[in-house]
Amino acid sequence: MASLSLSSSPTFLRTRSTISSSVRSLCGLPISKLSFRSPDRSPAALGVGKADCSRRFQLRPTEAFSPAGMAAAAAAEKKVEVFDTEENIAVSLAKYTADLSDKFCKERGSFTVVLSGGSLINSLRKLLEPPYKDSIDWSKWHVFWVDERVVPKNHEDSNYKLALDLFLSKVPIPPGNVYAINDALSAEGAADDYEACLKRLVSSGVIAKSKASGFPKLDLQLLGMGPDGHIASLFPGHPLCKESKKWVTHILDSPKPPPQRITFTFPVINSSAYIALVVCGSDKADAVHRALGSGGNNKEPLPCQLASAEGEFKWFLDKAATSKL
Ligand SMILES: O=C1O[C@H](COP(=O)(O)O)[C@@H](O)[C@H](O)[C@H]1O
Repeated sequence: MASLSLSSSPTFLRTRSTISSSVRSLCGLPISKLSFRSPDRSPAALGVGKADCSRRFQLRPTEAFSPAGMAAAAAAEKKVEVFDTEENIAVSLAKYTADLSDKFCKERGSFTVVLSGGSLINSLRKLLEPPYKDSIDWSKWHVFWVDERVVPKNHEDSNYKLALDLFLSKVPIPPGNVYAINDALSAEGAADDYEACLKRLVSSGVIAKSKASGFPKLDLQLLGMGPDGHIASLFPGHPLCKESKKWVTHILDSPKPPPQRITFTFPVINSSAYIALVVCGSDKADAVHRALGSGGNNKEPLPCQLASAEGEFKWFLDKAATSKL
């Protein structure tokens, strides 16, 4: 098995994949020198829980949440895994999530999981099947949203409703451990209320606190990415990408409808222990090319490029999403 670790570029992994023969290089390296690993890798093999932070960029606190600082940190410690199909992603994502659930339930007595909306939720479906459905300690899960549309909880646009219908209603997570927004409030009020909720849970020890940043350190954030490279409700070029103090903020002019949303800020996203960024489909190939290939030269980093994790940040890509690499 060829293997390569990079300090300032993503580590590329490939699983039963046939990356297009037209791909000559990824992050400037010949494809033959990239890391190829078997599809079914254990946390131990992944180094889960043993993140090598020494290879991360060291930034002074004032630099850490500037866009340049975030881009540098975000480039520092990335893994990229390419799968033939979204079905294979769903299988791998279930194992990745279940392994981290075991680890954090043992270590901390709880597992704090952040969901996004959109296509990510459907990619969690294998967690509802054996062996995971009966082996995961769902009673220790605490579920949050990285972003939410400010609509009633039973509205078709609600990220909560999507997760409830496809996932949460099918597993025995205690209802009190599912932290939906207060949909009776304005966008600003809902963001403040959600931030207050996170603060209470940090004080009570349910959510860990990052020693490095002082922001909450969620155990696993399961994120998606839009075709424009947005993650959460942090859109390219939007001033909210520069928010450095708030934990949760609101947006009234989201370029993707509905316009009113709340979102975690980058300091909260980037303080998490693990991030899985799941990206499928050819409509996302341009943003992937820009984030991971040569398409980003001399361009402002996309929100997906500003994201990082304190432990491990891993891209789960299907072949279609890498078609422009
Ligand atoms: O609006 C949103 O879009 C993104 C991406 O969604 P996808 O369907 O293209 O995967 C999602 O991650 C975010 O949570 C959501 O509010």
